[in-house]
Amino acid sequence: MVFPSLVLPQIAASRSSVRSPFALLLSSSSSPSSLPSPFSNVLFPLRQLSSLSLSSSRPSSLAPSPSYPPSLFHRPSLLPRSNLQRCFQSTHSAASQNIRPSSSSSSSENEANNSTPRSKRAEEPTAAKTEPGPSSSSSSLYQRLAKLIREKLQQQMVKASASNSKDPSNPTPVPAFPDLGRLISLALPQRRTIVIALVLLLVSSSISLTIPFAIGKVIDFFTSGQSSLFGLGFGTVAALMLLVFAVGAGAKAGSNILLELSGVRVVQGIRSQAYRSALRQDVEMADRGAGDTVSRLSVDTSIVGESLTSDIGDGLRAGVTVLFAGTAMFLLSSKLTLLMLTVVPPAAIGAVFYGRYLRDLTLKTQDAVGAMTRLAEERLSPPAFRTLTAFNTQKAEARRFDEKVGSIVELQTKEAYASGLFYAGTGFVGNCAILTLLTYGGHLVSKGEISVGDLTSLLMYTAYLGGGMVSLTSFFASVMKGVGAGARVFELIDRESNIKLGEGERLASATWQQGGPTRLPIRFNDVHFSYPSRPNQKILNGVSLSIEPGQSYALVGGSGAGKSSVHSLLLRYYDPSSGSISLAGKDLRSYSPESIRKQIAVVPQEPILFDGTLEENIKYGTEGATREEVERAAELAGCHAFVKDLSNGLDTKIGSRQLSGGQKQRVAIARALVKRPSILLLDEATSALDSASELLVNQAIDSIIREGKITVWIVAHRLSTIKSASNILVLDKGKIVEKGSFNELDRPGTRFRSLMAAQLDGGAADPVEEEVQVDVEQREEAAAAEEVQEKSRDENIYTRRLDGPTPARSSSPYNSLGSRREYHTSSRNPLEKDSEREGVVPTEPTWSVKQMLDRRSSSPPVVNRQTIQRLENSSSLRYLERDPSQGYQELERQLQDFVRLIQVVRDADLEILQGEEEEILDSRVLSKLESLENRLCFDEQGVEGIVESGQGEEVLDPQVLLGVAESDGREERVRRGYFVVERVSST
Ligand SMILES: Nc1ncnc2c1ncn2[C@@H]1O[C@H](COP(=O)(O)OP(=O)(O)OP(=O)(O)O)[C@@H](O)[C@H]1O
Repeated sequence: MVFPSLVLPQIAASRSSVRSPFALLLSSSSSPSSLPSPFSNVLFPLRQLSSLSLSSSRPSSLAPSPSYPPSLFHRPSLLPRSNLQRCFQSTHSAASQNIRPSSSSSSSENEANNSTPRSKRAEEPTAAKTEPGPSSSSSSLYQRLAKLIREKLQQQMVKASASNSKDPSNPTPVPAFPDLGRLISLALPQRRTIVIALVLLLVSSSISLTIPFAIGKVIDFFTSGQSSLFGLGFGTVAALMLLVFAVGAGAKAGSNILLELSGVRVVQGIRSQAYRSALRQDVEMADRGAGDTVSRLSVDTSIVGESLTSDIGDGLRAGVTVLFAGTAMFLLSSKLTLLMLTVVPPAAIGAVFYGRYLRDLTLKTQDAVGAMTRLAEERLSPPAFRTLTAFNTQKAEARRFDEKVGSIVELQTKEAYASGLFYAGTGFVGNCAILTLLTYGGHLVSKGEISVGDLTSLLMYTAYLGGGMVSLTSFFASVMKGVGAGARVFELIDRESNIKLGEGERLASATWQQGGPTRLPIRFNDVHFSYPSRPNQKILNGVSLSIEPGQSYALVGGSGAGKSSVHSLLLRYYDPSSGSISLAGKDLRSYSPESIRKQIAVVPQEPILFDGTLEENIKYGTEGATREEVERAAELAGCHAFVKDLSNGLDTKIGSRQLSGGQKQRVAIARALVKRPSILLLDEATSALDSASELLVNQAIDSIIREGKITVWIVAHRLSTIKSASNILVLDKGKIVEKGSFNELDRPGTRFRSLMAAQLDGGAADPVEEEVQVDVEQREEAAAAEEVQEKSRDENIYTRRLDGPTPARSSSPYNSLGSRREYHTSSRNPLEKDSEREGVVPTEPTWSVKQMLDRRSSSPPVVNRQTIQRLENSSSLRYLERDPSQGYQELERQLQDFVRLIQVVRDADLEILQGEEEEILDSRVLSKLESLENRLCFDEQGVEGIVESGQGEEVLDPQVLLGVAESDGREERVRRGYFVVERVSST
């Protein structure tokens, strides 16, 4: 049976009737292969009903079944949309918290947290609306359906809320089942547009519903040989019909456009409300992962928006169609209408079983597609992709992916068979019914009880009715989806943060313009803390400490000891479980979180950069900073070394992954410095930096510390960073177990020393405390014995180093028991002669650069040969002494750095400073040359006496590298153990 194509756009078209290729792909398995039959449209709603009404713990059954019968009338948009959403949602959900936010999952899992009484309360008003009315059997059917759906939702909510309540770590407030009033209120800002759209929709629907009637009359006009139609000539009637159709098309276009636009605006409004709410939340929510929130912001908001606009339009259109078409059918021929309805029950039974089977298959397919997408997402993420490339696991990964794809194909094959058979069956039954209808209808026509035109109209209205019922079913499912998604969105919008922004007293702040940062003493008073997500794991177990303003502190402890957590508490990311933290004498909780955070700058372990320019990233959170301030902060943080290589300098666009770890850390440090905070928290801020950059950054930190204005609180593992702090706090087993200066703690038996030993040994496990405490005397004896051995070994090493390649040796400055090996230079050591002990610098070159580089020939070259040659021709390392507090490995590292610096100096043809003793004493001054423009900083450092290179003068005077120390009021020159380079005359 072929219907005039004129009918199609009027019925099948809808706002989203264009199927994207992806949508087609997704729904391809459910595309029927049987011939179109209008009859199947009549059956289809029943099939949907069956799939909906059959109870299942999987609420996705609420979504329209993805397999639509082949029909002239079916609305293709429904299928792909729902499938797409479900695929997307299942991916999202699984990626986040194993919540399945699929259409129905939004109703299920969101409501996952719902409490029964609230659900029931919410149910009442809606249930009243959906109570079957006595007048309309079809509406009663759908009302029952809606009720069933609602009951399913409630069951899911109760079930999920019960399971949720077992999880004490999830303190998310239980979302309310939103009342429809609140849901509708979201569309209120767009009410004018929506009302106009609905009026236009009614106009277009009414026009389209007159088409079968008009076509019937036209057929009668031609078959009966009448001379006029409705008292008018055919030409006039045709012209009028054309006009009416044009009006209908215009109204339809208008309603579609307006509904679409209002939908977009409603979604935008909800999204922005929900996003604002998400930003107001505490860190605890972010700890649970962004997946669920993102899913609410993206999927759920669009479902809600769609339900409130397009779906309501579709529902209205479908309701009018069913009512009008049903009435018209009975008016045209009640006998034929009843005959059509006799075929419905057997087909409905088949539909019930098919619907149930298909629903299960669809859910499994969704899961499988979700799993496949998750795998692809995970493996193709940049860090994962690098790992798989590095490990050459492409083939294994491809096989893993194929397995996932295979399981989808398996399910879709079953679905293909099932739908093929089902549609063949329903098509056959439908065609038989049509044959019967035509036979009986023809009989009635021959008897003159009904005209050919009326029979045609009746068949067309039948199709309309089928299409309308499909849409109505989808409409109710969509509304329920919208209600479920609404619950999730409202839950996000209504969520109250445990640490509320804007609540509390403002922490008074003196600005820097007024002479410096606010002085804010910090006190931790018996602070106990567990993360809300792991309440049974004690992180802090009675921490008491005092942080004085303007002082510097290093918080050290083993990995996972809770150092970062201490900073998190100070930033009020969380509140202590018990005890208190006070700032400037008042409980932290009495201040508004923003005002506390305004005073604190933090450099986290893993700095995050945002899409934007470097300057924007540095100014992030300090938008008022001037370009000069940004440049100064960048310089202090050592950013210049890499910024100068970028084509647009600070204006270069960077993404979150376009800088190296060390560069990111420097930008984060600059970001903290530009904020001009009262308290600077550095959490492993230099861990990703190379030694030269680390020196540079440490120097910046040192100068901040020396200024004594900002409180600097460092969390670090590296000794070099820890040493810059004047106070060290050792955190162990949730408590501060030691505090003091470096010199006070750097003694045998301290936890501090054992921690440093472990780290200098290259990450070996911390020696247990007991081990450290046990028999110190015995251990010191062992250490002394080892020291003697070490000394003689070192002497040999020194000798050998000067003559040839380096022998293998232990780089650890600690003995096996964790005590420091104290290195004492021997008289046999050519680097230390008796005269040197008295502060006299040796006059003979002792170690050439070439020797040193050759010695490390197995390492990647640090300078190119040409440079070495140049360097070698002009200089030799004259004297080298290790820093007693550091091991030989450190010495070698410094040496390497130094060579690199010299190279830079040479390559850049920089002017080499002779400088004041105090400045040049520290080899870190030299390291500046690497990153600073020629002469850039020298004036600011107050360095004088620049000596031009290449003029046969000493590059660095060995004398300059002596330190000046005060001893008994006398000024003494002491050797500080840095490098001396003597310029060998090149002239
Ligand atoms: N957001 C969180 N939720 C739950 N537990 C956490 C969270 N962050 C950290 N933890 C746990 O708290 C403990 C302390 O972590 P923290 O990051 O404070 O340690 P740390 O001393 O800074 O370690 P590291 O030196 O390795 O950075 C660890 O056991 C960690 O697993």
